[in-house]
Amino acid sequence: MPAARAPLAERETLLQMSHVEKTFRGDIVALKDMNLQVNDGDFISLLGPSGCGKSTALRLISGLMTPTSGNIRWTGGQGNGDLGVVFQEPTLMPWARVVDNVYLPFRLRGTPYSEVKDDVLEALKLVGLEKFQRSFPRELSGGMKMRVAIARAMVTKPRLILMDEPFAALDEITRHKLNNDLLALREAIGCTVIFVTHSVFESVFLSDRIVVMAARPGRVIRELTVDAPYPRDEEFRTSADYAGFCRQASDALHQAIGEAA
Ligand SMILES: Nc1ncnc2c1ncn2[C@@H]1O[C@H](COP(=O)(O)OP(=O)(O)OP(=O)(O)O)[C@@H](O)[C@H]1O
Repeated sequence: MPAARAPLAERETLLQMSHVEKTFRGDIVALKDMNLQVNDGDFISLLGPSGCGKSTALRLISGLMTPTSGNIRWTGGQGNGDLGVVFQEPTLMPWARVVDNVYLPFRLRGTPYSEVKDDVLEALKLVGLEKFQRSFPRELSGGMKMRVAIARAMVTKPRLILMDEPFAALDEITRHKLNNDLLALREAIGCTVIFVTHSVFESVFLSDRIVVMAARPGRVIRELTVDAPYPRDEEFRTSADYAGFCRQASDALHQAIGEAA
C-alpha cells in the first residue's frame, strides 16, 4: 500500500517549471513565462481553452520537446521509469495482444517478460482487463483501449503520469467510469498526475489542484485548490461542495477565455 498523501502544503517538490517559454517558428508563443511547482502526490489538472498551451506544457515536461527558454528540473534528477504518458488516442500496437501492449515499457528497457509478468498482470487487473489479456486492440471498445493505455503507462509504477485529454473522445458515462477508475488506480500506485482537460467537471472531480491557463500567449492565470478528500465518488459528484468548486473553476475558465479574446 502506498503511504497516505501528505496535506497539499506539506508535499515535497517533485519537479519545477521555471520561467518556461516555448516559441514555434520564431513567432508563435505557445507558452510564456510558465512557472509550475509539481509536488509528490498532487493531482493537477491543466484547464484552459483550445490553444492555451496545455499539450505543449505536457510535452515539455515529458521531455518530448525542449523549452525555448527557462527550465524544468526534477528534484534529485529524473530516473528511468519515473514517467508514464497517456495521450488522447490510446496509441496501442494493433498487431500485439493486450498483454504485449502493456509489457511494452519493460520490453523497451530490455527486461524479460518472465521478470515482470506479475507487474503486467497486476496492471491489467487494476484496469479490470485481466480477462482480455489475449485479445487484440481491434476486439476492444474505445474505453477498454484507453484502459490498456493507462495500464501501460502505470505498469512501471512511475512517480509521475502525464495524461493529455485521455477521455475526451469517450461518451459521458464511460468517461465518468474511467474518472472513478483513474482515482482508484492512483490510490493503488500512489503516483502524481498532471491531467490536461477542457472540462471543468472532470478537473474538479479528479484534481486537488487546478491550474487555469489562457491563450495568446499561453500562460497560467489562476490556480484553484479543490480541498475535498479522496476517495471521491458519486456522492462527491452530486454534492454542494462539488457544485461550488465547479462554479469557481468555470468562472476562472471564463476569465481565461475573456483574456484571450
Ligand atoms: N509543432 C507546432 N508548430 C507550430 N505551432 C504549434 C505547434 N504545437 C503547438 N503549436 C501552437 O501552440 C499553441 C498551443 O498549442 P497546444 O496544442 O499546446 O494548445 P492546447 O491548449 O493543448 O490546445 P487544445 O486544447 O486545442 O489541444 C497553439 O497556438 C498551437 O497552434
